[in-house]
Amino acid sequence: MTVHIHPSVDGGIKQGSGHFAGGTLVCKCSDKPVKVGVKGDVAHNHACGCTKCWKPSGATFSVVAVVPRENVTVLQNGDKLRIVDQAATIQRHACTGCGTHMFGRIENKGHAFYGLDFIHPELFEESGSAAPGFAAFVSSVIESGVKPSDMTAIRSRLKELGLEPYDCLSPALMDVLANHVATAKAA
Ligand SMILES: N[C@@H](CCC(=O)N[C@@H](CSCO)C(=O)NCC(=O)O)C(=O)O
Ligand SMILES: [Zn+2]
Ligand SMILES: [Zn+2]
Repeated sequence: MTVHIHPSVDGGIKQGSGHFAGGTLVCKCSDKPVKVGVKGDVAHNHACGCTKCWKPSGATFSVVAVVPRENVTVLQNGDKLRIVDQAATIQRHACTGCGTHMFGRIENKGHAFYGLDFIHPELFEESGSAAPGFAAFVSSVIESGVKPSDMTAIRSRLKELGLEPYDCLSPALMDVLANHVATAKAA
């Protein structure tokens, strides 16, 4: 079976330049595309198998990373953006023309990841942003219709690409979440 993860990684992971200064995210609309400016490089870039993150057509995983929210600015055609789910932890601002998620923002100030916006680096006009380093919510692809019997091949392919598969976030990020809870309890 041919395993397709995401078009930006299926041919192998392209490493970042290490000095990406930022760029412009552009949606898929041919007319009046939404443009979002991002200052600086992305962090914690990963493949995500969850049902909520935006995936390009045909992809099994999304590729999603974080940037400081103050580094994100809507540049053009922001009137086309709508929040997909107001109740979600990550409020994803999507283009109503093409469905592309342009950035996801956490508004809950008590959340461990408050201050970070989620973006899809493949939408950058520019190349060189930091490459994905792991795969998160891998088992969740079953919720999108992947057969459980395909999971061994999917996990093998992720490992072959150097994207260690986890069924939640990476250990480093899970530690951040757990420490946030512990700190809140101690306060
Ligand atoms: N099985 C669920 C998991 C959804 C989920 O918890 N997604 C994570 C990761 S998104 C980026 O890594 C999350 O933090 N979600 C919060 C939110 O989406 O608001 C599913 O697949 O739907
Ligand atoms: Zn669009
Ligand atoms: Zn996700």
